[in-house]
Amino acid sequence: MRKKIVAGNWKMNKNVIDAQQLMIQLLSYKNNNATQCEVWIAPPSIYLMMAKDIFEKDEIGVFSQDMSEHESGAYTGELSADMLESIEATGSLIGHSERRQYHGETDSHCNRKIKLALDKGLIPVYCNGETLEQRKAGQHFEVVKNQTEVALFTLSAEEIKKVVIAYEPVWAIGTGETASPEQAQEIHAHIRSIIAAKYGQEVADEVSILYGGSVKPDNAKEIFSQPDIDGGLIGGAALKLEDFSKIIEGFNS
Ligand SMILES: O=C[C@H](O)COP(=O)(O)O
Repeated sequence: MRKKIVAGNWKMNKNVIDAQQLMIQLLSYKNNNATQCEVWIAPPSIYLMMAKDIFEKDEIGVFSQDMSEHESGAYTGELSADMLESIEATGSLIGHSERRQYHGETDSHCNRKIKLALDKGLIPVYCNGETLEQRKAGQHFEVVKNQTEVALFTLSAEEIKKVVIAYEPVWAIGTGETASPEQAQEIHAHIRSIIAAKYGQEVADEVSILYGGSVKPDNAKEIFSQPDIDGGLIGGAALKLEDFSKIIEGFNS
């Protein structure tokens, strides 16, 4: 059965004291509550080692927000799959829309990163989604199909089962504007059908597909109740335990 996941992307927020405090709060929350989903965080890379120390029994999955498409070498400022493996990180976000927007990342880059991550036993969380202009032009199904095919379709069936996809419509990220549960479900089902057409339904049913874009405590439960939505990639609301824990509890019956 595919995994249910709530993942918090901290983006470029928090100094070391605040980051440590939230990690300790999260550990205590996780130890005192029977969560119905896996809980992951993607803190800034400077705090990854600290996260691994605090979550020493892997209570919470630890992800980088990006990783290099190169194995090693003269790539100043980058983080390799090998480095992530060496600190026993759980995986990496790949292709987040902010990486695409500000750093020119494409699905071909994502494809290379995903392959490197899988080769090192890391879970790639591949992010995709259409812009507002593309949605308004009615191109969202086609855009997401192309993204999925370019980034993932060189993988084997065994490999794609290990990938987590995060559908994040760009117009819903940090804007307070959420895709309705029906709009999100429609695209999630579409992504799953694209995977099924190439790899078969059984493989497609193994792939967890998260929704991201202004998920908050008051809309999480309804979003997570959709059949093809397996959890969320949370930005702003992952920065405070009070909000993040309520989102996690969106999986409680
Ligand atoms: O990675 C997380 C997404 O970009 C969503 O961010 P948000 O929850 O602040 O809209």
